[in-house]
Parts: sequence; structure tokens; C-alpha cells
Amino acid sequence: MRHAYPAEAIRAAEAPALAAGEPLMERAAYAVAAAVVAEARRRGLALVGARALVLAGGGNNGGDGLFAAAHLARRGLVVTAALLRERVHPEGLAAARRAGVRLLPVSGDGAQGHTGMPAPGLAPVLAVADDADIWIDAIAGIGLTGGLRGVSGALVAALNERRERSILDPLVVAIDVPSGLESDVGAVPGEAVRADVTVTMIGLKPALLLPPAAARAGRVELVDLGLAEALAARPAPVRRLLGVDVADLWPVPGPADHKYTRGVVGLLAGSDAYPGAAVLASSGALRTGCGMVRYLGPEGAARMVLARHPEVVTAAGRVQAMVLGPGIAVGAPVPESAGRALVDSEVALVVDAGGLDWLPTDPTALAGRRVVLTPHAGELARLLTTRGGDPVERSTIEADPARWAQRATELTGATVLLKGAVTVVAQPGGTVFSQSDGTGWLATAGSGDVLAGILGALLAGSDAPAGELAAAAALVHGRAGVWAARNRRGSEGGPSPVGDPVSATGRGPLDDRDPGAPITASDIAAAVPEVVRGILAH
Ligand SMILES: NC(=O)C1=CN([C@@H]2O[C@H](COP(=O)(O)OP(=O)(O)OC[C@H]3O[C@@H](n4cnc5c(N)ncnc54)[C@H](O)[C@@H]3O)[C@@H](O)[C@H]2O)[C@@H](O)CC1
Ligand SMILES: Nc1ncnc2c1ncn2[C@@H]1O[C@H](COP(=O)(O)OP(=O)(O)O)[C@@H](O)[C@H]1O
Ligand SMILES: [K+]
Repeated sequence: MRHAYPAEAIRAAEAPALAAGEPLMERAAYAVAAAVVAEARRRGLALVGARALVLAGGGNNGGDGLFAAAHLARRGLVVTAALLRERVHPEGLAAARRAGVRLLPVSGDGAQGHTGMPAPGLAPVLAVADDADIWIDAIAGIGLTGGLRGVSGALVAALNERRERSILDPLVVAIDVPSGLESDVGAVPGEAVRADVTVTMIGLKPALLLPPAAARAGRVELVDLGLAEALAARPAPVRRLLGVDVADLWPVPGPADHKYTRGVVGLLAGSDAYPGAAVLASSGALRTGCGMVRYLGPEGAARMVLARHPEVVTAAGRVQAMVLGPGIAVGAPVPESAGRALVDSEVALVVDAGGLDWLPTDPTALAGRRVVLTPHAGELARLLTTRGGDPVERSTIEADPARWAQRATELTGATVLLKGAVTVVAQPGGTVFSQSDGTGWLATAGSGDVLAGILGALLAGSDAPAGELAAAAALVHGRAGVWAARNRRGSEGGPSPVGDPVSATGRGPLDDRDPGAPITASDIAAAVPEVVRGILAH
């Protein structure tokens, strides 16, 4: 499990070490320099003579950057430090000066530079940036509040624009968090650095896991500075499940199990207009493994489900979990079986698409129950607008998914799995999970129906908390998409068992050189057993 901590917890964890005189900044700077060297080597960059620009702000983040600048200068890099405040970390500045780092005071507003010389504005630092192989972002870390202001904001805007226009392709390494992000949240308040690598200190920060901020961080390297234990005692409000965590909560059947103890999933999915959702949700549930799938939707869709999956039962009966709504249009009346499941506190629920309208209006009605809503941003916008009173746009949700998912838990009393490139799971009063396991190939019609089936099977087969199971379902669904995109071999009928020697965890990363193949929602479901096996065999 990855844990992310708010700035307050990081500061509390480091305080005793700082009071005891532990050289935390020296350790941090050394780790940054080492990460820069390693990444430069990976890119085939000759270190001696390589040009690095350090953007140094006025706080301790800038101090980390100035000490790192000194390390790099001593290794033969040609280092310039742009000083973005009149006063920067004095010891860091002295170390940089001693090591031969070129110091470039920067000011956009004609203020005096720290050397007493008039600060020359942005043009000189941009000229250095244009020539540099490496940019190191040490403008601000956990101390930033609000969007980047003043010269720092203008500089980052100018640098981003240059990179966007592909004039430049420097290696960009951010210290602690890409500057411009507020480390506790996923929203991006304004201009922010786009890093290839972020070297973060002591513990992960929520901004490094949550969308959309996390996309600015690139690859994240955690350097605990020896404080992992001090931090572990504090609550981590944002988390990410890993394969091993999913293995721990996966319901593996034992010798005493029979189909009813393994769990029965009821499906109220699919309609005459969208019958395929019934098939895909069934496929998701069956491939995840459960004792039985009961399909309870309309007859036409039931025939299609049985044609594809003769193992599905269409008779009514007891279920441990019920999937309500995939492939059911907004405004459809509540079917009787759905109405019963909504008031039966013994039944766990997955509520998707048209089913979201069937929820009770009183958020306390679902208290103590395992209920997971699985909207995408558009569906969540609708739900928040009808429930909350004020209109909420899809784009507003996409700018801060975790916040709005949490808002939806307050309004409904349910756990909310908000789908997207990064899927977030919010629970009433609880931890937020952020799962980034998939690929853009998953954005295909019916993909969400498969996810609903996977989650239904997990809720039916396990007593684990709904939030964890929802995060696990997102992980398995994401990896199944990756596995399918990696192993697709053209023929119909799902991924071929013979393919690349990709790990069965489905984790072989897709990249620019091998972006994978297009997949269908059926392919995703078909890949689930391989992914589960890989996770369990770990
Ligand atoms: N205390 C220590 O010895 C350690 C500190 N560490 C580093 O120190 C950082 C925290 O240091 P600080 O608390 O000094 O804070 P930061 O250095 O993160 O941020 C404060 C700086 O940002 C500027 N700033 C704040 N809001 C701004 C805005 N909206 N626009 C433009 N500038 C803004 C401030 O004027 C100040 O210069 C961590 O992120 C980490 O990088 C690590 O080296 C670990 C050890
Ligand atoms: N860019 C992306 N990268 C990774 N996963 C994605 C991306 N876009 C969508 N997904 C995933 O694909 C699925 C789409 O589900 P949904 O929007 O409900 O589609 P549908 O209603 O057609 O089934 C979700 O699980 C979502 O997280
Ligand atoms: K930074």
C-alpha cells in the first residue's frame, strides 16, 4: 500500500529530528543529486559538462535545491542557480557559491536581487533554461499556499510554454512536489511545473497520488530521510492499493466453500436499449470468480446473457451483492427487485448509471451498509447537481475528482468510486483511494459495465470494507486492460494465451515504443483471470 500524508503530518514527523540536529536537508539534497545523476545516465547524458539550471525559491525547498546544486557542480556539471527571492536559504547559498555554482538573481518586478545588483528579470534565466540539459525545480514544496505568485508564477508559465511548443526537452526533476501544486490536494491551483521525476522527502504527499495534480509529478521517488517510522504512526488520508494488498483481501475459495458461501451476485443491468451491458457485467462478475451470477433484468437481455454465459441463473433468489444500473437509462422506473435490494441491509450494492437515480434521498438510509456508487465524471455531475442543489459541471469534477467524490459520499452516505484515467474511491469519513493501474485503451463502451461486475463479485465474496474492495476492483480492471492491450492478437475470442512473455500481473508497462493494441470491453473481462492469478501468485 502506498500512503500519502498531509504537510502537517510531514512537519510533525520531521520536527523531533530537526530539533535533534539531524542533517535532513543534507540527506535530501544528496538524494536529489543522486536521482538527477541516475536519470541523466539513463538518458545517455554525459555528466561532465552537462548544463543544469536550479530554480531556487526562498524556503527550505530552495535550500534543498541549492545544496543539490553544489553536489552536482562538484561532479562536473555546469550549474546555474536562479534565485527567485531576495533572500534564499543562506547555508544553501553559501554551499552553492563555494562549489562554483553560477548565481543568477531573478526578479520580474525590478526589485533588488540579493547581491545588491538590480535583478534582471526573466530573460536571462530563460536563456539559461533554453541551453540547459536539466532543470531542477526547487521553487517551493509543502510550504506553498495558493497558486504560484509573482516572478515564480511567470517563470513557470514561460518554461511550460516553451516545453509545450516542444522547443525544449530537458530532464525536469522536481524536489518534494512540482512547484505550483498544493501538496495536500489533487487540484492544480494555477501554473505548475511538469516534472519527469519527482524526488519526494519523508513521505508521499496527496498531490503525488491524486488526479489531476499527480500527472505533473512524472515518476515519483520517495526518500524517507530515516523518518518512515515516525510518519507511519500518523493517519494517511490518501492511499493506493498495490497488487500485494489485493492478494491479501482476495476471496480465494477453501475446501469448506460451496457456491453459496463464495457469494451470489445479482445483476439488474441491461435494458432493451442497452442489452450488451447485461452480458458485460455478467462477464466481469463471472471472470472475477463468484459462486453464482443471478441475472434479474429483462427477458431479451437475459437471452443474450445465457447465449454467452450458460452458467448464469435467471431465477430470483438470495444474493449477497447486487449490481444495479449498468445499461439502464436515466429516468427508468425502479424495478421491484432493485427496490427490495435497496432496503435489505444484508445486501451489498454496486450502483451505476441509471441506478444512481434510485438511491434514497436520505443519506442516513444507507448508514452501515456496503454500498458503492460507480459514476464517471458526467454521471457524478448529474448526481451532485440533483442532490446538492447547485449545478456542478463535469469539468469542475475533473479539476478535483477526490474533492467531489467526497462531496458525493456526504450527500448519499455511500462509498463513491469515480471512474477516470485515475480512479478515486471516497468513503464516508474515510480514506480516499487513488488507483492508477490502467491505460487509455480502457476508455471504450462497456468497460464500466465490466468494472461493475468485478466489484459486485468482490462484494459478494468478501466481507472487507467496501472502499478497499472498490479500489481492488479498479486495480484488477485497470490491469486487465493493460494485459489485454499487451497481449491482443487479432483473433476474436479474447486475448490469446500465447503472447509476449508479459508478467501475468498485467503490469508490463505500455509505452511510446509499444503502446499496445485496441481492446474491447469483452477483452477486459476475458483478461481478469490472468490478472488475478498473477496477483495471487505474487
Ligand atoms: N526543514 C527541513 O530541514 C527540511 C525541509 N525540507 C524541504 O523543505 C520544504 C518545506 O520548506 P518550507 O516550509 O520552507 O516551504 P517551501 O520552501 O516549500 O515553500 C516556501 C517558499 O515558497 C514561497 N511561496 C509560498 N507560497 C507561494 C506562492 N503562492 N507563490 C510563490 N511563492 C510562494 C515562500 O515565500 C517561500 O519562499 C519541503 O517541501 C522540503 O523540500 C526537506 O529538505 C526535509 C528537511
Ligand atoms: N484514459 C483512461 N485511462 C485509463 N482508464 C480509463 C481512461 N478513461 C476511462 N478509463 C476507465 O474506463 C472505464 C470507462 O467506464 P465508463 O465511463 O462507465 O464507460 P461505459 O459506460 O461505456 O462502460 C472506467 O473504468 C474508467 O476508469
Ligand atoms: K519543488
